[in-house]
Amino acid sequence: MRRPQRRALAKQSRAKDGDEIRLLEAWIDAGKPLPGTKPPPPSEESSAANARARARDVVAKAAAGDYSDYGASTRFDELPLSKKTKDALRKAGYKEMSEIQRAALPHALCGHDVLGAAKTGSGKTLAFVIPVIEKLYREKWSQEDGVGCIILSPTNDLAGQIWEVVRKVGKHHNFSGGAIVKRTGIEQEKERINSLNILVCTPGRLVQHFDETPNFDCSNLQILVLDEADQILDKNFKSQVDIILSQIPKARQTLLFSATQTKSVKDLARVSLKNPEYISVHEQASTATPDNLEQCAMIVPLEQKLNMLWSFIKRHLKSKILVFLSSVKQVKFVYEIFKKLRPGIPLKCMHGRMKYEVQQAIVAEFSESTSVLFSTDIFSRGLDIGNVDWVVQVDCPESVALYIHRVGRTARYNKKGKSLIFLCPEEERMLEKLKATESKIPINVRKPKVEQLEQISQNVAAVLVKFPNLQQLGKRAFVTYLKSVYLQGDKEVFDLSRFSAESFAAYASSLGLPVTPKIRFVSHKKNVSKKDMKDIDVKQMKHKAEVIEINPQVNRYMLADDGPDDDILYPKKPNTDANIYDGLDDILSPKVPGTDTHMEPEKIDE
Ligand SMILES: Nc1ncnc2c1ncn2[C@@H]1O[C@H](COP(=O)(O)OP(=O)(O)OP(=O)(O)O)[C@@H](O)[C@H]1O
Repeated sequence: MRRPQRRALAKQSRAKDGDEIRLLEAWIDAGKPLPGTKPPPPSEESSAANARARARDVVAKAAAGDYSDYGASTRFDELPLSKKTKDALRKAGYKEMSEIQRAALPHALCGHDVLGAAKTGSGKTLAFVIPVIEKLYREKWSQEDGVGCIILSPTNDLAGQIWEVVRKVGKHHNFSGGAIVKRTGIEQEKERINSLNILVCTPGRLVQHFDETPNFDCSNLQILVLDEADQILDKNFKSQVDIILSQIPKARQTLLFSATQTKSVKDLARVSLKNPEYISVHEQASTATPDNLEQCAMIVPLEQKLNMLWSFIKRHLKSKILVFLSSVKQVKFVYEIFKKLRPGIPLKCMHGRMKYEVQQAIVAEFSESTSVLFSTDIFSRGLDIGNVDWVVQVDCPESVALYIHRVGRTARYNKKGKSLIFLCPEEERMLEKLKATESKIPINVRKPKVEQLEQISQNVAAVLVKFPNLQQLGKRAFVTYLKSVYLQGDKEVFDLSRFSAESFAAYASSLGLPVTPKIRFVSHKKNVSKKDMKDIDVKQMKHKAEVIEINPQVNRYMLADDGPDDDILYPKKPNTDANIYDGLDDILSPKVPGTDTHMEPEKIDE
C-alpha cells in the first residue's frame, strides 16, 4: 500500500516543481542583470528580522508577477532559487552572500558564461555549485538524461571536496552524481557513469572514461565548470582538456573560477566562451591575498632550513600548521625524522602517492586537531580546511600564483591566519617578485632570531644511525630537492649554479647524512637538448650513464645516483606528485545508491 502513496507524492511533488520552475524562469528572465553589470554596494546593514522579511517579500512579489532585480541581492534567499536549494543553503548556515557570490550568481543563474576571480577562501565553490544545481533542476534533469554537468578540478582531493559541497546544496534534489576519485571499481563505474548527472573529476580521469568506457556519452551536457581554471588551462593539462572539449557540446554554459585567473586570450579561446562575464571582485583591492592574512618571509640558508622548521614548530605547539615541501621524499623524510625527535605536537604527512582514502582520513584528522601536516603541493590549491593557523613554505613555490594558493589555505572566509616562507639567499629573486607592486602581496621580511634556533643536525644524524632505512630516505630527500630546483622553469629564481658545493655539503650534513650524496650530471656527448631528451630511453641511459661532474654550467641532464627510477631526471610531466596533478592516481568512486556519496535518486522534497 505504500507504493501508490509514494508515487502519488512524487507526482504531487513534480507538479509543484513544475509551478516553481515556471515562476523561477519568469523571474530569472524578467529581473536578470544586464551584461557587464556589477551588483551595487550592499545598503546599510539591516537587522536579521528585516532581512528575512525582505526575502519573503521578494519571493511573494515574484509569485504575484512583480519580479525584483535579483542582481542587487545580498542574501541567498533573495535570489530566484528553488525552495530545495534555499532550504539546503539555510540548513548549512549560508545566508549572506560573499562578494564573488553576489557578483557571479545573478549572471550564472541566467545562463551567462562566467570567468570569475576572487581571493582564496572567498566562497567561489558555491558561486558555481548553485547555478549547476539550479540549471539541472529547471531543466527537470533526471537520471535518464545522463551527464548534465562536469566540474573539472586539478586534484582528486579537491574534486572530493567540491562533491561534498554539491551534495550539501543538492541534498533535497533528485540528481545523481559523484566525485570520480578512486581507481578501484572502474568496471562498476563504467556501468554507471552514464546515469550520473553531475561528475566532479580531474581531466585525466575523464579522458580515461572517454577512452575506455563504451558509450560514455556527454552529448547532453548543459554546464562545464573549471575550478582552478588557470591551472586546468595550463600546458600540463592541455592535451587532456583538448580531448574533453572535443567530446562535449559547444552549446553549453561554461563557468571558470580561480583565485589567480588566466588572462590568456588563447587559453580562453579554447573553451569557446560566449560573451563571458569577466568578474574579478578583488581586482581593485590593494592585496591579492586575504585581508586577514599576516605574511612574512625569512632568508634562511639551505643548511639551516631543517633547524628553522624544527625551532618554529617547537615554538608553536598549540597551532595548526601546514608545511609545504617540494617533493614526496622531502615530506616523508622530514615527517619521519621529526616523528622520531618528538617535538610535542602530533605530526601528519600527505602526498600524492598515498591512497585517496588515506589522504581523506588525514585531511579529516587535520581539520579536527591541532597538529602539523607536512605536504607536497597536492594540498596547495582549493582545499578548505578550517582554522589552519600557519602556512609554512619551507621550499620556494614555483611561482607567485602558487605562493598565493599555498598561503590561501589559511585566513579563509573572514578567519585570521599567518604565513611564513623560508627563502634561500640564492632564491632572493622570489622575494623581489613577491614584493613587486603588481603582485600585491603585503609581506614582511624578518631576520631569523639566531638565539632561538635549535641545532638538530646531530640529533638527526643519531636517528639515521639508529634507523638505516631513514638514511636512504635522507639521501633521496637530498637528491629530489636538488632535482626539484633544477626542474623549475623560472631560472631567475631557481638556479642550481648559484649554490656552492659547500652549501650542498652543509645541506647534506643538516639532513644527518654522513657524506654528501653523489649527484650525477650527465653531460651528453652529443650535447642533447631538453627537447631531444624526451626521445631518449632514460632507463637505458641510466645503465651506461656517463657520470661527469657537478657542474651546472654544462648543457646537461642530471641523473640521480643508483636509486630507483623515480629519481631519474626527465622533463617535467603532469601526473607526478611534484606537479600535484594526480592524474595517474585518479580513481573513480562509483556512486552506488545507498552509499553516502550518492545523491539519492527520486528523493521527495522534505
Ligand atoms: N556565503 C557564505 N557564508 C558563509 N560561509 C561561506 C559562504 N561562502 C563560502 N563560505 C565558506 O567559506 C569557505 C571558503 O569557501 P571556498 O572553499 O568556496 O573558497 P574558494 O574561494 O573556492 O577558495 P580557494 O581559492 O582557496 O579555492 C568554505 O568553508 C565555505 O563553506
